[in-house]
Amino acid sequence: MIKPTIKVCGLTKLNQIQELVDLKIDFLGFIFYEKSPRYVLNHLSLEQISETNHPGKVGVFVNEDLEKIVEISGKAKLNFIQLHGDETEDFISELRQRLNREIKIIKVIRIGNQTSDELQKTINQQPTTINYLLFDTDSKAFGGTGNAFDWNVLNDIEIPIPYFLSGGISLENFNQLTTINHQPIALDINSKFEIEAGNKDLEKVKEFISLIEK
Ligand SMILES: O=C(O)c1ccccc1NCC(=O)[C@H](O)[C@H](O)COP(=O)(O)O
Repeated sequence: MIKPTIKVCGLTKLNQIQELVDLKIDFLGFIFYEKSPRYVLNHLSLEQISETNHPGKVGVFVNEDLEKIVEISGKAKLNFIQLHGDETEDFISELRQRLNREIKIIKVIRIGNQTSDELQKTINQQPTTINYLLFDTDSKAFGGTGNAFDWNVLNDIEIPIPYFLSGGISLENFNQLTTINHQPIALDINSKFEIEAGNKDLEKVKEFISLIEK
């Protein structure tokens, strides 16, 4: 398995963010979705996020107003926008035009009980302006459920661009990732590495890093 990068998502604490920066975690995920128990603006200001000096700051949005995404991305100095809802092709194209050119777009595809043909169709319909896909488990909460989907479905489809894998990744199921033919460029970890929502268990994160580096 080629060594993937790591995204730790759902950060809310400055001291933990600093420790993750020191650990050279590749992506730091901040959730800008009010209904999430990890809604970052309940804990940190946009200024505090902007002062975090890291090239992989990802803002996670769910069916958010376009102007608000543009405003937050500027004020928080985000490097990536993760669209985790049902954003349309037109919305994404307009967002691309409005965002700073340096900011990359990650489009999430939530995997539920679609057939592989349906999934392929969804992937093929994505605008060419997106930079990455991210596969997560479908749920009413949109994300952060700790549930993994059947990763074998990824072997039945063609994934045209680099992708992040998420949804219930844990220390326990990490070894099953080897069954995926087209490997993700990044593993997105979240609720399986928490003491409570938004409060990360950094010892577990360190263990995960050492597993990946083996
Ligand atoms: O984490 C959340 O609370 C969340 C809520 C709504 C939309 C997205 C959310 N998280 C985004 C992520 O990228 C998570 O890392 C991803 O859903 C996987 O989470 P988990 O299944 O807990 O590992």
